[in-house]
Amino acid sequence: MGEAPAFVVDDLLQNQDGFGSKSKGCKITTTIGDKTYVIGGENDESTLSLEVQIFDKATGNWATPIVLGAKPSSCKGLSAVSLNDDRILIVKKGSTPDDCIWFLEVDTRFVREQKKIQGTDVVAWSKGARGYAEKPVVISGPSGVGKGTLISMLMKEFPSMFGFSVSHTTRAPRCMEKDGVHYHFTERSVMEKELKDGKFLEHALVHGNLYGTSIEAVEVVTDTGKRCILDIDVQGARSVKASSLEAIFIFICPPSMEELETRLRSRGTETEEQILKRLQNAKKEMEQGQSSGIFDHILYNDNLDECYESLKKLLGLDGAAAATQRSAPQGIDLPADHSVSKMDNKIIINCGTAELKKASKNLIVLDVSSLKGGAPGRTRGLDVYAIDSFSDGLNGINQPS
Ligand SMILES: Nc1ncnc2c1ncn2[C@@H]1O[C@H](COP(=O)(O)OP(=O)(O)OP(=O)(O)O)[C@@H](O)[C@H]1O
Ligand SMILES: Nc1nc2c(ncn2[C@@H]2O[C@H](COP(=O)(O)O)[C@@H](O)[C@H]2O)c(=O)[nH]1
Repeated sequence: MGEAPAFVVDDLLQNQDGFGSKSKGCKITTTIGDKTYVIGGENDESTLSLEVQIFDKATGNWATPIVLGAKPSSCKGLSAVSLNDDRILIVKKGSTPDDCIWFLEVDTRFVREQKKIQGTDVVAWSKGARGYAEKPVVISGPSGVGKGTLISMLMKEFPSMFGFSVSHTTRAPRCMEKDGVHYHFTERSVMEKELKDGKFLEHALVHGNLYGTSIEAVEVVTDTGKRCILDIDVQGARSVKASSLEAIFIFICPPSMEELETRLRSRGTETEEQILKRLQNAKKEMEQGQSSGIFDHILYNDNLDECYESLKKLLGLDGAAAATQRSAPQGIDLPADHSVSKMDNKIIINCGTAELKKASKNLIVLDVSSLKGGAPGRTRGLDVYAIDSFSDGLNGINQPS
């Protein structure tokens, strides 16, 4: 049980607005059921990130929950609106366009699962992002089959379309490999701590080393508007399949085990012992890849160019669409001074200054009816448009301009 913060609960509960929220400086409270969530820093921007405490009206106790996900940095002020009683939408005042909308999940599926695992109160942060992302592509297959070669070809031909999810690994770098480009090379103890902190989407022990995809590795690619490619083993693919990340799963097979061995040996990056271990593991991976039901597509990498053409075809890259340039989704430009209200699935941000009130399009509407994803990654699918409350009236809220 934690101590009551200086921001006294009675005061909070008496002064809540119609959305169950009340703010004071950089702190805001939102009540859902019996629980009041106190979110924010002590004073303005003096703290590094927004903290969370929970007051349970039924027991009269304060709790400091386990907070998962990257936390939003502190800010000048906050607004909050509860959505579906399972998450709280937070609008940060005076923040940059890519950092102003956050979600604190308090009872989503992910949070409920984590509460069971941790046996205590858990909440999870997820940053809001405009628009949708194309499904990430998970590519698996035995070591030496040519995954990396195919991915390099794709990234070279379509640099603005694809981005690589840079995994973490505890294995030593090969001579041409660069930290942060091919992998984030890391100490086992450091990676184990980060795993415990919930920073990874998936991880597995592969050929004797730890490998893992951090949540950030996928989200930073998607934030740029690119489609994320993951090169991970079958165990990792299984974990991603069970996660909230909707992806396309592709398994690459060699033409034969003999050819696989030839490729691994001719690559010349592994010791004899490692080659034997990788070949041994390849048998298991081939079985699982072909019969586990994880994979949407199986490709045979016999002739490299033919396999690459098949890969492009199944990713829809064999026609005019392939030429489409992607651009990063825009952020949301909010004035520092605003108030927030809610109407059905729409959050109305009233750009409150007298000057802005006079300007056209003085209301910003966040449509939250089609949100996707969420903790431990971003919450995507925010639709944002501006309307003029004077000429469009509230009817304009239902008609994006
Ligand atoms: N179709 C092919 N025919 C012949 N050689 C190939 C073919 N595809 C890839 N190779 C070669 O096989 C070797 C292994 O390929 P690559 O490194 O891409 O495998 P990988 O699946 O990424 O392996 P790992 O999982 O160990 O990272 C490389 O030397 C590559 O040039
Ligand atoms: N489960 C995960 N597997 C991963 C990840 N990154 C790479 N891998 C797989 O490991 C083997 C070996 O890779 P190598 O670079 O040492 O040859 C290969 O099958 C990769 O697909 C990861 O983040 N998670």
